[in-house]
Amino acid sequence: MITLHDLLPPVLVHGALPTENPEITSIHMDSREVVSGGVFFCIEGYTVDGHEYAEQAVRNGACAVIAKYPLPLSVPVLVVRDTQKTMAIAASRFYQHPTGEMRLIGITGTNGKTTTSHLLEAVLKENAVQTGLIGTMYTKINEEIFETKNTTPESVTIQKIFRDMKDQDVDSCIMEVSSHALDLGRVRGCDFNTVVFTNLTKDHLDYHETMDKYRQAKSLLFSQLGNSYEGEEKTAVLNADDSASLFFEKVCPAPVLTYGIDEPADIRAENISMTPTGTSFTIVTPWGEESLSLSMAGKFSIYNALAAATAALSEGISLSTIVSALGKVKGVAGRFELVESEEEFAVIVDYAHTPDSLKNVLETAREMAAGSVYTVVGCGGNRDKTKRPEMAKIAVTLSDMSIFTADNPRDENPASIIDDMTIGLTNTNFKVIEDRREAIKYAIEHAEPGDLVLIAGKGHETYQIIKDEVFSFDDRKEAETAIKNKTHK
Ligand SMILES: CC(=O)N[C@H]1[C@@H](OP(=O)(O)OP(=O)(O)OC[C@H]2O[C@@H](n3ccc(=O)[nH]c3=O)[C@H](O)[C@@H]2O)O[C@H](CO)[C@@H](O)[C@@H]1O[C@H](C)C(=O)N[C@@H](C)C(=O)N[C@H](CCC(=O)O)C(=O)O
Ligand SMILES: Nc1ncnc2c1ncn2[C@@H]1O[C@H](COP(=O)(O)OP(=O)(O)OP(=O)(O)O)[C@@H](O)[C@H]1O
Repeated sequence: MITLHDLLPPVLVHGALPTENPEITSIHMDSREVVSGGVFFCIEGYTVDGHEYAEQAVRNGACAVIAKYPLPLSVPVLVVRDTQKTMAIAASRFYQHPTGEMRLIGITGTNGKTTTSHLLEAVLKENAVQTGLIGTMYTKINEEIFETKNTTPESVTIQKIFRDMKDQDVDSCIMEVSSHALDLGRVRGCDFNTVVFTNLTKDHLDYHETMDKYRQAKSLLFSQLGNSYEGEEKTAVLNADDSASLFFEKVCPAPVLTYGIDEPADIRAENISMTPTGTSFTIVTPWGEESLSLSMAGKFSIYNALAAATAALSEGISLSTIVSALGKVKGVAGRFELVESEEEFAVIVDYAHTPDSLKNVLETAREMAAGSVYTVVGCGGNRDKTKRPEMAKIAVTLSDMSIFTADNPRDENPASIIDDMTIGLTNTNFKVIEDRREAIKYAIEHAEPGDLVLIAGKGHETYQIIKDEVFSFDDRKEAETAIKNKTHK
């Protein structure tokens, strides 16, 4: 049982606490979901201001409201400086600080979060650890999967998920932590044990505006590692080959373990050999070394494996268990996923939707293909526009033929998104086919033995967002149909 007075540290509340001290039955940030006995937090959003819905929340049964300024309501109003960040602390208190009862591993970075999370999950499971996962693809409690709206959901949602995980005996939760979540304070109140950084490259500048601010947001995961309970082991896992790590190390009060290939690092990959279908290397650590074979191609897969291995080592797992588990992973859905076919050309579906990830994936695709590389790619609407020409330039430089198409255009016209991509492009090895189904069909129809078709951008997603509507669309199924209907000359 928790009461209003217990929900917030008094130091966060402006003025004296109200004399009323009702029992709290739930906490909410959406007035439409408030039920009797709930507390409503007014959040100033990007579309509307939650303060305008406080009356509705009270009509629905809110017993108190947390706001940035006094409101004339019939229930107590507690005024705080930042409602969203305060809500995260209140959510942790309401659910009785579940992350204090489990191991919490946070993974941040522009690319590789989902892949690294799944690799780490496989290692923990190999060691008989009961795991939970929160990320872009889904939330997973042991083997059960739930859909969530954001990569890192709002604090009221994640704290409830943590409590559910604890109730289902989860020992360790692996959570992808987006820069938006860090900036908006969604993960305040989370007691991280290990935090991992993959890499920092250009993305999300529609939100963060500059790379400095983007990096600053990411750094919050590392500075937050200081909010620990005494005696608990905490570690930051940093990529020695990415210069942003130096910045994170400076702000991180906990010990650091580094991994890398090019620069000196605590955990290193040496004797690397790469084939079109996988990689093998020696993993060298302060606790010994072992050979590791991965069924995942590309240098970026080695980085993800090193990040997962280093996090697992910091969680106390032995190197032999790590190597055995990673060796068994066949891949992650929509991440360099080969579409099954009897054809003599390869079709790969990949989630690459940033310039850096597209470059990495195309470099790997080039190594795999004996013949030409076809790339089907678009850029999302209502999102970072600065990456559009960069993505197109990378596609035409590293592919023999690029087909520019729609990728979740949202409110924008696909044709003008493609115009932004192709502006100033002097290469002529591209075609514009707005309809994504037709674009996939075109690439597969033209592919010959030895060629490779890369369908980039959507990976595991099974939808296309056009205006406000979400249509069912799965690159993998579209590719299978196009392969079936291909005319052989
Ligand atoms: C920029 C951003 O983070 N937006 C999030 C935000 O939406 P918003 O600011 O537009 O909210 P709003 O509609 O203005 O509402 C403000 C407040 O009024 C409340 N309200 C609203 C209407 C009403 O009738 N009653 C009411 O109480 C809302 O519940 C909310 O508390 O609050 C919503 C509710 O929690 C989030 O779902 C939404 O994420 C949107 C979907 C989003 O796209 N976010 C992206 C930018 C994001 O967070 N991405 C990252 C990383 C992704 C990646 O790495 O690729 C992520 O972690 O997902
Ligand atoms: N370590 C890496 N470095 C660069 N690119 C990578 C790396 N790992 C994966 N990629 C590429 O980025 C794509 C997205 O990978 P993944 O889903 O693991 O990243 P993410 O950080 O979870 O992405 P998002 O934040 O958009 O959900 C992959 O499909 C692949 O093309």
